[in-house]
Amino acid sequence: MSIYKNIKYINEEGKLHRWKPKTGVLLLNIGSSKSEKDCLRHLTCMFTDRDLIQLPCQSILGRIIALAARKNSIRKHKLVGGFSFVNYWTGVQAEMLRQYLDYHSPETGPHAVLHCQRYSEPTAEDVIQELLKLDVDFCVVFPLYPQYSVSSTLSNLRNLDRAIDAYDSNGKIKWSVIQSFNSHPSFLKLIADSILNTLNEFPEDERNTVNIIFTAHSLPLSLIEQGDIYKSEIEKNLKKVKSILGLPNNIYLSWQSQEGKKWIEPKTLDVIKSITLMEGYGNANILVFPLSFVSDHVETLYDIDVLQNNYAKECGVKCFKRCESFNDDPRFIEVLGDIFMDHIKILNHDIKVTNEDELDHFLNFALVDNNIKKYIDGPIDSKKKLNQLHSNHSNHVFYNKSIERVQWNKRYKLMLIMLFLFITFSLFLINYFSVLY
Ligand SMILES: C=CC1=C(C)c2cc3[nH]c(cc4nc(cc5[nH]c(cc1n2)c(C)c5CCC(=O)O)C(CCC(=O)O)=C4C)c(C)c3C=C
Ligand SMILES: [Fe+2]
Repeated sequence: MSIYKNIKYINEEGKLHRWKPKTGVLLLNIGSSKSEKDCLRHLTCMFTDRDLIQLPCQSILGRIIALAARKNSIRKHKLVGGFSFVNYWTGVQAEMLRQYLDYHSPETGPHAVLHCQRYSEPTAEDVIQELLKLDVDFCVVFPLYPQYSVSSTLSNLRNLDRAIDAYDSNGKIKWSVIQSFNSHPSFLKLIADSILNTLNEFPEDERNTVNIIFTAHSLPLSLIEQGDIYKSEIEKNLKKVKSILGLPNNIYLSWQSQEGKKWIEPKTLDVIKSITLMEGYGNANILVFPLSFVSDHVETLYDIDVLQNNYAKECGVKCFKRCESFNDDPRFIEVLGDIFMDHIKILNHDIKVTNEDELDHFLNFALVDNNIKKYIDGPIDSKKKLNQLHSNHSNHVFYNKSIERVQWNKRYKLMLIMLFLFITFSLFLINYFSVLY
């Protein structure tokens, strides 16, 4: 399938015309709350989303947890100077990417580059209507989560799928999905450059001994046990960056923002502490790189710049620095452009992948597809992708069906317990009243 080979046709007046599809690019992200007032709505959306977290009696408990978390969230946002960070930066990135692609990829242009936020605005519904208004025929979905997770990428994709069903049930727009991009060579190089730049801010004679911490958003262990590939994508991402860097420094992987007890560890705060215990008060230098984010928001501006930074000072870290988020860095926009263009090349069969090593370069960000439904059961297995790249028909078997099954097993168990309690209570009442009368 070569979607951008111009189709020629002769119109009613006998003139030769060329037709090519109008291309859309849809950046997906989590979305921040827009104001103090919006915080509760935002947190409620999050805690009632079963793809993000699974709670018993979710619609009730989720709302209670959101209510409890509201005050702290407002406090954090006020401390970092405002709201809407994710929405703002994704909007900027979308506009910059549009300009970049229109210039560097005229054969797929002009491009409509929009963004849609999972728990905020613009919503998936807004965006589908906008894409239809713009007459987009083909749209590349580009989740701005470098590593795939059910709780982030899949939650966004399922949300988008529901909006497509509601507003484009005739399937005017054809879709293609960039599953994740942590293994893309341009992205890996950008991370390595960013680390080297920040490392250069340390005194020359101390650079080799700076401790480098890669911090990623943590996830409930239960999701990993059910098959979420997020942790392994983070580890793979880090391994590749490490090999590009080839530095003698101590490198750590740690996890931040645990929302519960059984989440991936070690916690970033604990790693900071243990480094200072090893190196002694006043001796350790630390450089932090946020691995799972591509722009600033409370996770970087509060959790790293305030919480981790203050804790590092308390523990006696000599110098604590964070690599700047990519935000509107033109080099990051170039990386997004590269990923998009490689995706199109694969789609047009301009890149031939012959072995698994090569495949690894293209893994996850360039799946030949035109239907978002194929993704809503979970990530598509890389081995299947290799076959898929060499065949024109797409018969996908889904990797993560099991996640759905485990979720349903849990639901059935809960329903059975409630049924049992209901029957026991009814029997007790019947018995009680039959004794009375
Ligand atoms: C409740 C469970 C959560 C899971 C699972 C989770 C996974 C996850 N999150 C991100 C990225 C971000 N999360 C952000 C904020 C945030 N995350 C949770 C909960 C879970 N995240 C909450 C309750 C909050 C809100 C915090 C607050 O407002 O106080 C953000 C920042 C958004 C912002 O408002 O600025 C990001 C980004 C990833 C990548 C991920 C799984 C891989
Ligand atoms: Fe989160």
